[in-house]
Amino acid sequence: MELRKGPWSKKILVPVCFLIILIWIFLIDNSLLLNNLSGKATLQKPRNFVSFAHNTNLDRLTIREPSLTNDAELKRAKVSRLQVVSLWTGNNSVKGNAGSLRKYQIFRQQGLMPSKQLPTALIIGVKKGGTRALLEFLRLHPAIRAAGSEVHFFDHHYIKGFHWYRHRMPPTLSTQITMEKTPSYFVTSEVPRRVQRMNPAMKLILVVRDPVTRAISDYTQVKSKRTNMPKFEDLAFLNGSKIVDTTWVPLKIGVYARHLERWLQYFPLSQFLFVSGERLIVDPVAEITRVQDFLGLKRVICEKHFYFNATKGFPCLLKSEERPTPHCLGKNKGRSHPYIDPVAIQRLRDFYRPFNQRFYQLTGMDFGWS
Ligand SMILES: Nc1ncnc2c1ncn2[C@@H]1O[C@H](COP(=O)(O)OS(=O)(=O)O)[C@@H](OP(=O)(O)O)[C@H]1O
Repeated sequence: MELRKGPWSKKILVPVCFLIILIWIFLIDNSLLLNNLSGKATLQKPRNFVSFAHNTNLDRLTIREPSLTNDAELKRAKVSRLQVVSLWTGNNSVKGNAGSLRKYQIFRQQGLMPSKQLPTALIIGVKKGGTRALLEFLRLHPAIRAAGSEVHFFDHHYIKGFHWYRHRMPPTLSTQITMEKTPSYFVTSEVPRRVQRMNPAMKLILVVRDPVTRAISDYTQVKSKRTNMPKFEDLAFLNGSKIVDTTWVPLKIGVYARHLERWLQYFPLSQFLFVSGERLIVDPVAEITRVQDFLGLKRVICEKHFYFNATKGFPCLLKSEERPTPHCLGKNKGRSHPYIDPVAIQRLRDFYRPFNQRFYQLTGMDFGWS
């Protein structure tokens, strides 16, 4: 039997031996590559560690390190550190690119290469105060870069961590300020502590508007999206009475003093700038000048950037980064408000008066809402 199988065994054995020889040759040829790979694995860690210590570009990250929210965030930060630092390593695989990588790193260090950064200034509110107008006007400044839409990091997405937040930001040079606006920050109780934890030096901008008009504006926005919306007066007062329903969110938001008191437990007054929403409409340059000064920027935005659009009834832009032609904010900004019973308005004014006075005291500014 075995003798009969002999020729078949030979037929199999020969190619198998041939294959083993081929693999053996391949391994010898590539032993250098395998050595390099194992070398990379052992060398990478200490190199990264040393590079991190000397890499000034990472200073921005280091500052934020104590504020890492949780273990997952810490892990992510470590990973991103390793990724950044690996550009410095001079191992064989990157030897060819080492020169350009080093140049890239130097450009980054000198702020000549844009990179995404966490914001250092926030427009925290108030909703319907004129926050979009303010941000769009500020964007005219070459030293300001802002996230386009509301990020809601500190209220809705905090769990996602700083890495997620930073990636929502536009790339900036070291000479530029990163900003974002999310009006709900002002009224969300956990936000001041979270912001302070991330950056105790954060600059905070608050655009405020007569709380009664603000509430009507808020109501108008909801009404525009909903059919069968009850009347404003029916929502603002309890069961047709004269008692203000302070649990109704559009009214709660307007008690600015209460919200500000909470923020002042975490930030000194000097880190706030209070912008008048009314003045932003009638004299945008005056308010924008205050903001530029507050942010320590050159006064670049001025009269030449604006025109008053009589049809819209608001200041509009002659040109912006996005559009080279005159344009106003979208249709959902500057809506006409529904008719509200003047008696109801007066009652709300009376309700807000003591809170407004307290707000004026806290801010040292009289906004003239009576
Ligand atoms: N230049 C210009 N153009 C249009 N609208 C302007 C402008 N400046 C301030 N405003 C006022 O901004 C109000 C909307 O505020 P916000 O942008 O903060 O609203 S939101 O919270 O982001 O929804 C919006 O409120 P309504 O008038 O109730 O629509 C405007 O009064």
